[in-house]
Amino acid sequence: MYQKIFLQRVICPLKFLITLNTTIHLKRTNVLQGTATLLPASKSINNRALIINALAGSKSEIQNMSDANDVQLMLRLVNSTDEIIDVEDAGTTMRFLTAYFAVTNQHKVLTGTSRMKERPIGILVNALRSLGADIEYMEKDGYPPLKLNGFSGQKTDTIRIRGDVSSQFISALMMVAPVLPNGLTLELEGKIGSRPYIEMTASIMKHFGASSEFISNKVIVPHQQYTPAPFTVESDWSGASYWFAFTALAEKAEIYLPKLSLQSLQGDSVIVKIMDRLGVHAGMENGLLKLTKKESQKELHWDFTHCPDLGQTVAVVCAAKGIKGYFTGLESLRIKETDRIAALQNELQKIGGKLVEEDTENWTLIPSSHLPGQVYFNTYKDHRMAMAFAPLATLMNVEIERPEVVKKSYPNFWNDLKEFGLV
Ligand SMILES: O=C(O)C1=C[C@@H](OP(=O)(O)O)[C@@H](O)[C@H](O)C1
Ligand SMILES: C=C(OP(=O)(O)O)C(=O)O
Repeated sequence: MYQKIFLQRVICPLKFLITLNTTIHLKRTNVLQGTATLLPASKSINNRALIINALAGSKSEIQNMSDANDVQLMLRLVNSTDEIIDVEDAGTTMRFLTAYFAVTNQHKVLTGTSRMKERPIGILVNALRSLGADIEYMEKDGYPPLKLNGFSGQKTDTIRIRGDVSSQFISALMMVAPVLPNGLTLELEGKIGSRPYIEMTASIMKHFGASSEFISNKVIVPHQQYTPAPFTVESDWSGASYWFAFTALAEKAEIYLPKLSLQSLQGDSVIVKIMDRLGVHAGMENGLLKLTKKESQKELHWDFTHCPDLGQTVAVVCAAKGIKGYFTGLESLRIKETDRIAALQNELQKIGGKLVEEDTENWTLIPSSHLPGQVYFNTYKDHRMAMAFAPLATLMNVEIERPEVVKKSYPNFWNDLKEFGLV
């Protein structure tokens, strides 16, 4: 299957490895029944567990590890003795490893893809510098690649940090805080985005014996020892969101998802509430999450501040289902794997939908009034563009550019689709 979809690596006489781009065709299928057996574990949870495990002496057994590239990178890089650390396009891996290597006094160069070099990291670097890390920008100030030249001892125990650019900076600092001799208090300034990810960090730290307090705008982490503990990673709710979208758009659906809990550490489990309004009923049955269809609303008002990774999934469902959307909290989408606002605007237009930026904080989603029979979607090197537009194959013939992008978080996405007859 993998062979068929991804145009393959060809070794040319000069021994260069060339990867050719290709597309995947999805067969229009409007009745879906089956189980997405290959839904991976959460990359967010997994990457936190790997960093904390490394800080606790790498003695814990982590069960149900994700096969996502972002996690496989973290697994390989966290204990790497190489000087050059290439995180590719993995944001959490970049931000968490920067704090980890800086505070553990490791001399490293951290780099990534061309897009990674456009994703800001200055707020984290400033915080680490004020803590005592020597960090240089190798190309552009505020962005990777970074050169880490060691840690000269803790200089402060309180840092003021903006909360509205990326919560990953806050999580990165929280996880290293227990090993700092004086612990660390973070005073969060301005709006706090992606808050459930900060809470997830605190909760996984707690699992490994490190307490913290998150009161109003302060995160307080005392100096303490992490203790090794077995840990099991739950399935990925962000990945599950695409199955909710398939259900919402199909004519008939009965889809089962494994290893998900409705009481999850993952903020993206809020997809249950959102999709309840867009026509999906979700309930547990024999340990699996079962998705079936129900009536949907005509409009959706939603604030994505705390679940930015669901923005694309929901926008596509609304556009295709004739549901008008009034959205806030999409600002951070501009600095993710691609500018997701621009990417959505381009691709939604192909099915007759529009994402209108009313002002800096408000977006209106104008749904399509007439869906085309066949569409080719571009993916902008963004796994979520590929996965968010795939559910349209319930309504039209879909072709998706560079399907291999899904490997970042859900490498077997197309294999799971095959089980439903879509590939
Ligand atoms: O901490 C995490 O695991 C993540 C936090 C979010 O990023 P921001 O905090 O930058 O919004 C989210 O978009 C990303 O996919 C994973
Ligand atoms: C934004 C994402 O990832 P990251 O920031 O970790 O690259 C994502 O998975 O949607």
